Parts: sequence; C-alpha cells; structure tokens
Amino acid sequence: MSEQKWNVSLIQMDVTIGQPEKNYIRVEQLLHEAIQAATKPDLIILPEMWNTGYALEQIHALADEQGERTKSLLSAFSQTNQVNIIGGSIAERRGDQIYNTMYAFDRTGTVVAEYSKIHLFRLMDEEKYLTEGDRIGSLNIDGTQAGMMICYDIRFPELARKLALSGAKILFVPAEWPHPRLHHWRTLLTARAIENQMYVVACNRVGTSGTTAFFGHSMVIDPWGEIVSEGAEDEAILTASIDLALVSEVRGRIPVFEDRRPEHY
Ligand SMILES: NC(=O)CCC(=O)C(=O)O
Repeated sequence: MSEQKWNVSLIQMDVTIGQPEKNYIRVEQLLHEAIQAATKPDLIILPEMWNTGYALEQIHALADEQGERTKSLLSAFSQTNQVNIIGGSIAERRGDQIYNTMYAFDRTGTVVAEYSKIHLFRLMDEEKYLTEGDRIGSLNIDGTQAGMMICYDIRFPELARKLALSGAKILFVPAEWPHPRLHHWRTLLTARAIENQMYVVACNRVGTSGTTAFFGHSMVIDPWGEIVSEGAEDEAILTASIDLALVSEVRGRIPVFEDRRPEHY
C-alpha cells in the first residue's frame, strides 16, 4: 500500500454464543471473503469477543488458552495473504484469569501488539468474570502509529487522548455494542475522532444473544468527524479507503494539540 492510503475491511459478523468451533470456522470463511474482494484490503478488523460471545458463565472452559488458537489462525492468514489484521478481541485464558484481549498482526503474521480491555462493562457483567488489562494498546502498522480500544473503552476520552498523544493517527475499536444505544455509539466514536483528529475504525457485531440485539453499524470516521462508511444491521463486510495524510491536514487546520493547556486541567 502507499504509505498514506489504506483499504480497510471491517468484518461485521454474527457471533454464536458459547460455540467457539462455529465462530472460528465463520471467521475463517469471512476472512477469505474479505481478501477475495475486488479491492484487496491492506487491513482487516474483527469485532469484540468473537470466539465465545458473552457466554460468561462458561467462559473459563471456552476461553482460548493464551490466545494460541486465535494467534495461530490469524497469523497464518495474515502471512499467507500479506495483510494486516486487527483481530477483534477474544476471551483469553491466562492462568486462572480470563481477559478480553485484542491481538494485531502485521503482513508477516507477526503479533505486533496485544491489548486487554481496561474498562470492564458492568451492564454485561464483565467485571464478575473477567480481569481488566493494565496497559494501553499502542501499535505501529506499516509505519503508522495507531491505538487499540475495546467497546466500552470509548466512553473514556482520556484513554483515546493518551493514545493520540503517543502518536496514534488511527484508533481501532472492536465492539459488541447493543440496542438501544446506537446514538451513544455513533456520538462517542465521532467525538473521539474529532477531538483527537484521527481516524476511527470501529467494528461491531450483529445478531442476538438472549434478549440482547447487537446493531452492527460498524463505521470508519475520518479525522474531521465525517463518517466515511457505515454498516447496516446485517452480517456484512464493510470496506473503506482511508487517507492518512488527512490527519496532518486536519491537525494543521485546527491546531488542537498545540493549543492544549494541560497545566490548567
Ligand atoms: N461490550 C461492551 O463493552 C458494551 C459497551 C456498551 O454497550 C456501552 O453502552 O458502553
């Protein structure tokens, strides 16, 4: 890819709760569909907790031990197809603890970053079953600095700002965000893009889990806050082209980072 222009594919998939076997097969099928599209993606992103869904009562038995199965699948795919992958997040077992963990792979299949969700979402009982991460998720993809946040994390602007201050020009957000909070989803993602003058690439799942309905509406938002591409509520692969030169242009147009006065707040 050119240094500045990327084609991204967002795999807005349904997740079968508590059935990793089905979900690993489905992810592999969708990855193949994404790579065979007319415009080859430079980067593919998956949604949150795609291996198990929120099967929290069985999560200890279902979680991927140290993410080994996930890493093996996604690493082989990224290497074979020379594509960067932001692997959504999965339920990961590490010792006695379960984490909601994201892995990023470069075009050689190397894991270049991992991040475990810091803010656990009480409305979905995450804090009862999962352990929170203790470090932020920064990465470098094809020479561009980026950041990773997971779903509920987008309600915490401090985290996005910290990633932006560490050089991120693009923020990746896998999610399992349900109705009736579409307005929050769109507004918070747009705010993170505008205030940090960076791209936001957010991939949400679709489908239902018990009485909870996930609405999709995955989206790519540019550093000016315009929605470049937005999904509907069905399973789909969303594509968008992003131009990273726009980040510097917008930062030049309104010099927010130069005008910050952190000594007063
Ligand atoms: N999986 C999540 O973190 C959901 C977050 C959410 O729905 C919210 O409103 O925040």
